[in-house]
Amino acid sequence: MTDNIFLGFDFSTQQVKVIGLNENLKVVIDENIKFDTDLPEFGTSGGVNIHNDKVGVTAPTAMWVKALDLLLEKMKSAGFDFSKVVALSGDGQQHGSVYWKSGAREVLKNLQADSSMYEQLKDSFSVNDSPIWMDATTSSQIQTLEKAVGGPMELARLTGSRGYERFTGLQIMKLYQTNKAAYDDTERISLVSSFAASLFFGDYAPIDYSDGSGMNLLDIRTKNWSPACLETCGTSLADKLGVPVPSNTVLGNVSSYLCNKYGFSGDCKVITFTGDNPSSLAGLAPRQGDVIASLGSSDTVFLWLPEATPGMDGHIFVNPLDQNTYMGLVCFKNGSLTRERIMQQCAEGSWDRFNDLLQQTSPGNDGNIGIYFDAREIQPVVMGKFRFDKDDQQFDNFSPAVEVRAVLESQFLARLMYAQACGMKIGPESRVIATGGASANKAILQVISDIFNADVHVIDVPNSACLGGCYRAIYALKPEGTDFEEVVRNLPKPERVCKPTAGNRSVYPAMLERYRLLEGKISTL
Ligand SMILES: Nc1ncnc2c1ncn2[C@@H]1O[C@H](COP(=O)(O)OP(=O)(O)O)[C@@H](O)[C@H]1O
Ligand SMILES: O=C(CO)[C@@H](O)[C@H](O)COP(=O)(O)O
Repeated sequence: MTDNIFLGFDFSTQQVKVIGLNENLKVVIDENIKFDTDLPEFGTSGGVNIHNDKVGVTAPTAMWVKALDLLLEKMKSAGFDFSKVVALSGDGQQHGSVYWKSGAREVLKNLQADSSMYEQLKDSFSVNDSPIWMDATTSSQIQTLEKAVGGPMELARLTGSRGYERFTGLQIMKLYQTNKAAYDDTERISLVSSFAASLFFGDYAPIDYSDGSGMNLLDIRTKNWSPACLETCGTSLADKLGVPVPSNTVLGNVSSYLCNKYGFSGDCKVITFTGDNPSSLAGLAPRQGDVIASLGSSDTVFLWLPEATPGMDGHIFVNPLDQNTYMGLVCFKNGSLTRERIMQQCAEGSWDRFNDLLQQTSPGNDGNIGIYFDAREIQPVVMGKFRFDKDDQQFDNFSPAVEVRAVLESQFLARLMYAQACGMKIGPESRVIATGGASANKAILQVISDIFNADVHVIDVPNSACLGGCYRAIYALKPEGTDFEEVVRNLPKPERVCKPTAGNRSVYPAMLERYRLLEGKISTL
């Protein structure tokens, strides 16, 4: 046994995190930098800047660079020995885009160890604020792209999703249409994932098939950019995007900058980064039939699919572990941040108090249903707060205890309803595996268990996206043909933390039908 270490980095919405594993898959380092509190000079809230129109959402690109500088410094101060790292990989929040300006590649390739990456790269972007997955400003571009390829269903068949406002191709089209000078001054467009990989590789890293599936640009069957989509979104776009690659591609050695500044070994390999949800799939190593509920800034529900069956709801991405299979995913914008807002307003800023309030009401909430879309939701495309009593009468306010249960019940009824609409089957053998920040809260997981009528499991490290980066780094160095299962075979199995409460089985099927009707009603208000 050697003391080799594998690192997984997660550039998610609210923070940059790292986990390091030794060859026994034991955690040897776990650190993070939170954008709002560790980098207050960028003025973010929840890691992002919401524009005055409430639908434009961006993050300062250079903030992500500075966060990585701080994280590496923090690891160094903790005495971390970078020379033991044999390979690293990671992920980024999906769909966000980075625009490197002409000449940036030379700067990236020639970073000097006597200064930080932030100081050297802060002026390297043709667009300083990256549009991210919460942005909802591209509805006209959706129409243009869907029309160009023969309609929404044809776009879904080709790229795995009909047009969605946050998808990168539409964001690129908007830049092309509204700021052609910046578009023309862009020599490379990265996803957050390939941008993060570039910082380690010291050169432009390619986009991987899995995260590339979240752009409305990649043909998910041929794994090449769709010429029709590229032509519609901008000029010379293939050159600006580079050639997409399999998610387990070994890019090469870590940059000489990182070797000189932090003592990484010159042989340390950088493995292609992917999206945070695909990376979580790798980190949880689910079995056939498992449904994953990721409760980070967004709530997502996803699973491994043997075949691509794109439809009008949800997304199909190429599987990051096996490019011949797929993953199905549905994403909700009003997840943790909406729960957190209600926790602040109703429960004095304490999750324990939030959980106490939850216990003061019963499943079904006496017929009260509250639907909270603080930000314009992805499905349905609605913004606002809607409260109904058992007779479907609308109210302006609920008591704190009713409000707490209402947000959880409506959120997870919606997760179930849309997951089922895009073909996810929850059977008696199904396990829900929960991950992300809110998976630490067992009271929330019990509501999921009751609504999904399935056992809920967790793994002992809530950050499955980072773990996925570590496992993918290990996997990429194995001989070709090795099964991913070999990497994760000896891991402890996810632990069951909740099972459906017997008496609640009759409550939620009826409530789901009422939720469906009320959601339809508010969509037409
Ligand atoms: N005990 C808890 N109960 C409910 N939610 C929690 C709890 N602890 C953290 N969270 C939520 O987790 C979210 C962050 O999750 P995380 O997976 O780290 O996000 P991201 O990866 O998007 O940056 C926070 O916004 C917070 O609301
Ligand atoms: O848009 C999506 C998935 O399609 C989001 O899930 C983002 O990938 C952000 O992830 P988190 O920061 O919430 O993990």
